[in-house]
Amino acid sequence: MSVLTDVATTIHDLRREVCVLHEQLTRYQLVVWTAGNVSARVPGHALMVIKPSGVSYDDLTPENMVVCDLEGRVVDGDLAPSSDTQAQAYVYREMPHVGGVVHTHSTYATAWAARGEPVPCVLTMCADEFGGEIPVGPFAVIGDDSIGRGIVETLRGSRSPAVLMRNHGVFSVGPSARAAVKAAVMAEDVARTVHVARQLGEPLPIEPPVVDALFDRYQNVYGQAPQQTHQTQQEGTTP
Ligand SMILES: O=C(CO)[C@@H](O)[C@@H](O)COP(=O)(O)O
Repeated sequence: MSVLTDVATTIHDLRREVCVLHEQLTRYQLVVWTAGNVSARVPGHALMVIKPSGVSYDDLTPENMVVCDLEGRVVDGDLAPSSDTQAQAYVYREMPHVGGVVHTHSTYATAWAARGEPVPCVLTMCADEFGGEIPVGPFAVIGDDSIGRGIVETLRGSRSPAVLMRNHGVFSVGPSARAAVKAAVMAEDVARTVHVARQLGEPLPIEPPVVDALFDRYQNVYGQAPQQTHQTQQEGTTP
């Protein structure tokens, strides 16, 4: 298979994957109207596949996904790419292990972002998926790579695959677009549960060594196969 045929096949498959993954954002009620997006890196190429801006999730198709280079320029597609293309392209440029990025304004996680408060690690599921608190990134205005810079600066110092961008919403990453969607789903669930707990009293912390053990088990033992995750990819370690 020629390189051109190979990348064409990869892009065809990613168009379908990215399109279908948007159904998870509505399924788990992480978005309203068109206020969220999913992208995937084209492995081995300075390219990404991302949702078209402002298009209803019901109208998304593999064919209307937009292919951009990692400067955010459209390479293939008839529609304008997501508003977050620059931000996500920056993440792909600066974090080579990231294969997928998701953005939502999911209610509970965004409420923590509005307060600029990280979600504390007081649940085993938070330790499992985030390896500690869900951190807050700086306030940044959409349109250039400011948001991307804030995402990278924050995630580089954390095991978390999700960041709460202050006054804005959730950005999550993963070795694949599906993993990034999972992180967004889990971030909202943890944010909601901790919010509820705090209405009834002060949640109890989990000791750091226990957080480490829970994170290691979940990332390397849970499920059916060792997982390449945001953390293991950052460390270049393999389970
Ligand atoms: O957060 C924002 C705007 O503040 C955008 O990411 C959101 O509305 C989704 O925009 P797109 O439809 O992906 O361009």
